[in-house]
Amino acid sequence: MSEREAELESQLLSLQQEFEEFQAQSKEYEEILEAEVAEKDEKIHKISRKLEDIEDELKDYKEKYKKNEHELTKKCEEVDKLKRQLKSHEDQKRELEHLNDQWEQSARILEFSKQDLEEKLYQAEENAILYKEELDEITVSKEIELQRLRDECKELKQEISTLVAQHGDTNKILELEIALEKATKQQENYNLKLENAKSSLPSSRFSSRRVSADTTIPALSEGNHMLKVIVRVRPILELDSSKASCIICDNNTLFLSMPTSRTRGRVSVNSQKKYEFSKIFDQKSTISEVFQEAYDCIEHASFGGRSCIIAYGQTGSGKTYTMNGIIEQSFYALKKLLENENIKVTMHCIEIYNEQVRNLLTDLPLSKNWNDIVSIAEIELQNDWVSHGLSLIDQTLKRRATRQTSSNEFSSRSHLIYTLKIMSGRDTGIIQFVDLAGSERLIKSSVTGEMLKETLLINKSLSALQDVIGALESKQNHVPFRNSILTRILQPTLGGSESKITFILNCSPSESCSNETASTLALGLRLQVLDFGFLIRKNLNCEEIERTLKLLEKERAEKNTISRRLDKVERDLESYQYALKDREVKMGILNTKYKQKEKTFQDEITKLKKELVNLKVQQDETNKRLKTIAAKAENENIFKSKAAQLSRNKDEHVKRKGSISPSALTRPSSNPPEDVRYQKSQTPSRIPQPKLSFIISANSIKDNQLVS
Ligand SMILES: Nc1ncnc2c1ncn2[C@@H]1O[C@H](COP(=O)(O)OP(=O)(O)OP(=O)(O)O)[C@@H](O)[C@H]1O
Repeated sequence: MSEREAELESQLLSLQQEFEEFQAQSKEYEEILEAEVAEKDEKIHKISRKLEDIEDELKDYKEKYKKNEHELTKKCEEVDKLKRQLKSHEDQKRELEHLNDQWEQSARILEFSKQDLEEKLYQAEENAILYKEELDEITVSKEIELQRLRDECKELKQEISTLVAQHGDTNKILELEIALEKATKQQENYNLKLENAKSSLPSSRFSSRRVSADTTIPALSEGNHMLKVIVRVRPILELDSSKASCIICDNNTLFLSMPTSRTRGRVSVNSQKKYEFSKIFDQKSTISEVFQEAYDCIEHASFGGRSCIIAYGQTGSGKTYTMNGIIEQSFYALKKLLENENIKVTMHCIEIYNEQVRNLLTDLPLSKNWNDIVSIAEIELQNDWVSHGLSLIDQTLKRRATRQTSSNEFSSRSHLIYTLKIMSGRDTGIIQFVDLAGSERLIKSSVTGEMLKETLLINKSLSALQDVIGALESKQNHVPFRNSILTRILQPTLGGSESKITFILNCSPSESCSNETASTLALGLRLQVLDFGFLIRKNLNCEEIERTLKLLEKERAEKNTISRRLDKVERDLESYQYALKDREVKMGILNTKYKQKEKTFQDEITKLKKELVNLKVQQDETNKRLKTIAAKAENENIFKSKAAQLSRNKDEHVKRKGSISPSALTRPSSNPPEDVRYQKSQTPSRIPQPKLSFIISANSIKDNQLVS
C-alpha cells in the first residue's frame, strides 16, 4: 500500500468515525425530537379536543342564550301586557271611583229626601194626633147630639102613642115615623164615620217608636238575621310608626283624615271622611263597654239561638285584644244567665292557616280535611266549665301561628274560631267567637315568598266572608259558603235563620294606617246598611217613603256592587303590581346570570387563545429546529456524495497505479485535492441517513393543522 493510499485510508477511517459519531448524535437527536414531537402531538390533540369541547359548549350556551333571549322577549311582552292590564285596571278603578262619587252624591240627595220625608212623616204624625183630638171632640159632640136625637125619638114615640090614643090621626103618625127613621139613619151614619176615622188614623208617634225600639237591629235577610256593626278604635301605641292620630270620634260619628296627595313623599293635603255607626268606641273605651253591645248575642245563645261575634280589622288594630276580653266576659255572663239550668257545654278551638285547619287543643299538625278536624276537635267542658274553657283558650293562644309583619311584631296569621255549644234539654245554643287574621295590603306589607302566599290566602278568605255577607244582604238564592273554609265553619251561625251577628271593626288611629282604617270602615258601612229599608217598611206605610226607600235600596245595592268590584280591582291591582315587581326582579337576576356566564366564556376564550398563541410559538420553534436538522441532513448528503466521489477517485488511482510507474505512485502529495480537504470536515459515505424527511413532513402537517 502506498503512502498516499494509507493516508487516504486513514482519512477515510477518520471520516467514517466522524460520520458514525454524527450518526449516533443525530439518532439521539432524532429520538429526542420524536419524543418531543409525540409529546407536542399529544398536547395538540388534547388542546384541540378541549377546543372542540369548548366550541360545543359555546354552541350550547349560544343556543341557550338565544333561547333565553327569546324567553326574555316573551317575558318583556308579558310585562308589557301586564302593564297594559294594569293601566286598564287603573282606568277601570278611576271609572269605578267616579261611579262611586256619583253614587255618594245621589246617596246624599236621597239622604236629604229621606230626612225630608221623615220630617213630613213627623208632621203627618203630629197632624194625626191633632186630627184624633179633633175627632174625639167631634165624637163627643156627636154623641151628645145622638143622645139628644135619642131623647127626641123617645119623646116622639111617646107623642105618637099619646096621639094614637087620643085622636087616631094616621098622617101625623106617619110624619113622626119618617122623622124617627131619619134620626136613626143619621145616628148610624155618625157611628160609621166615627169608626172609619178611628181606623184610618195612623199609629201615634209613641207607638211607632215603640215598635222600632223592639226591632232595633236591621235584618240581614228575609229570615230573622240580626246584624250589629260596631267600631272600636284602640289607643296610639309604642309600636305605631306614626304617633299622629287620623281619627276623631264624636259620639257615634267618626272623622277620618286621609292624605289625598303627596308631593315628593310628603303629605300635602288631607281630606276628611265622615262615618256613622250604631256604636263607636273611642280610644278610651273599656272592654266592658264593648261587651255590652255584644251582650244580646250571648243572651240569644243562652236561649238556644245562634250567635256570632267577629273581630275584623288590619293587623295590629286590636282584634285579639278585644276578642279575648269579650270571650272572658261572655263566659261569665253565660254562667250567670244559665245559673239555674241543667246544661252541657262543649267547645272547639280551630285555627285556619293557609286554608288548612288545626285543632288548637292538641299538638296535631294542620290538615286540609277540615270537616274531620272540626268534628274531632269538639270537647265537653267540665262542671266548672267557665274556668275549664278559659284555661283551654289560654293554651290555644300560645299555639296560634304568628309572624312579624310590617305593622305588628306578633301578627296573627290565622283565623281563630272558638265555638261554644250550650245544650239544655232539647235546645242547643251556639255561639262562635271569631278573631280574624290581620288583613294586610300587599303593597304596604312588601311581602314575598311564603309570607306572600299567607297574605294572599288571608285576603282571599276575608273576601269570601264579604261575599257571603253580600249574598245574604242581596237575598241571593245561592250564598257562597263553600268558597273558603272560614265561611264553611261559620255557616252554622251566619247561615242560620235566626242568627245574631255582632261585627266589631277594629281600627288603629295611627296616621300611617289611614288607608287600612278606611277600607275596614268601608266594609263596616256595607254591612251596616243591610236591610235598612226592611226595618222602615215594617213600621211605616207611606207610598212616597216606600218608593224612596226602594230607590235608596237599589242605589245601595248598586254601590255595594261597585264597592265590591272596586275592592276586587284593588286586590287585582295589588297582585298585578306585585307580579310585575316579582318579574322585574327575576328578569334582573336572569340578566346578571347571563352577564356572568358571558364573562366566564369570554375569559375562557381569551385564556384558550393565549394558550393557542403559546403553542404556535412553540411549534414555530420546533419547526425552526427541524429545519436546522434538515439542513444538516442536506449537508450530510452532500458529504456522502463527496465521500463516494473520493472513494471513486481512490479506485481510479489504484487502477492508474497499475498502469503508472511505482515512483509516480509513491510521490507524496503536498496539496491534497480541494474536494478531499473539504470532505474532511464532512460525514463519510455509506452511512445511513437519519429519517428526517418523516419528522419534517409530520411536523409540517401539525403546523398546517394548527395554523388552520
Ligand atoms: N284597646 C287597647 N288598649 C291598649 N292596647 C291595645 C288595645 N288594643 C290593642 N292593643 C295592643 O295593640 C297590640 C296589637 O293588638 P292585637 O294583637 O290585639 O292586634 P290584632 O289586630 O289582633 O293584630 P293581628 O291581626 O296582627 O294579630 C297589642 O300589643 C295589644 O296589647
